[in-house]
Amino acid sequence: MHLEVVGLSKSFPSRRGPILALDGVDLHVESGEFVCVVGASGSGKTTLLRLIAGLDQPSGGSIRVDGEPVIGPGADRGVVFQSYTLYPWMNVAENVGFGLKLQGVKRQERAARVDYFLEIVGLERFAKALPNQLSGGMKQRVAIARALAAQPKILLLDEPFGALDVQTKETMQEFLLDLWQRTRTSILMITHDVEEAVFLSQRIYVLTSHPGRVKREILVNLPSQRDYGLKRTPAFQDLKDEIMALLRERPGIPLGSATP
Ligand SMILES: Nc1ncnc2c1ncn2[C@@H]1O[C@H](COP(=O)(O)OP(=O)(O)OP(=O)(O)O)[C@@H](O)[C@H]1O
Repeated sequence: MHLEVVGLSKSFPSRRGPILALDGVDLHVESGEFVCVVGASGSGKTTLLRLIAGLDQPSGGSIRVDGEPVIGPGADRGVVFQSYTLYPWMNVAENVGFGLKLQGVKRQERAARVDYFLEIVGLERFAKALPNQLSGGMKQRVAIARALAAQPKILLLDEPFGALDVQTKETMQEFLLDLWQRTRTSILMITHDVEEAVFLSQRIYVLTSHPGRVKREILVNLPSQRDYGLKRTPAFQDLKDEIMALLRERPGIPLGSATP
């Protein structure tokens, strides 16, 4: 799998003229990589993910998965958003299998894949439960199982834990890391949470705001064995501080200089 985004731009019309949300963004994700994009509010993170998911059309530039141009949504990209997008009237197993049904996957194969991916996310005992019987973290695990069940080449995550309380969020981060280590699915995750990005990913793109541009690409050179002890190490804190400083900087105003 190779995701390549080149010179990606997106502007939205508005009464006061076009709003440039993304301006010439270049990024790539290699097979089995976990990559995060961090940026402040308004840096175009959601716009970027929607373009890669094929839910919106770029104003310029290109997006390719294994050399094939992205022209709309496709089974090669699995998407999970912040808000739970489960069908409330379907049980967990039906939610996970729904996309497969649309893809024409036969009943037996569908049932096998649903069981497999529910086990991967640790929810096999909840196959018959309805979404409103689940906690927020469990709903997101169902959404991840549903995305994985279609066997995408890459998983696209847009602030998947943004709506969860701090404790659940930490549990879910460990869950996602464990899932990635077991499955080695390629992941591109959007987040405004710098600590989350440093904890989870191997590479980070830091975006500027208004318009969103790649300000820096950072290699996360931390031990591959990640647990909560890591967050207290100086190396982790230094990297987090470096990225926070980049996010605070405004164009043309170096950090520390007097601001008007
Ligand atoms: N459909 C739209 N119509 C008009 N403007 C839009 C639209 N979607 C996004 N924008 C504008 O594009 C810019 C980037 O928005 P986007 O939601 O992608 O940023 P974000 O980094 O995801 O922000 P947040 O972290 O607050 O969700 C903003 O200025 C926003 O107002």
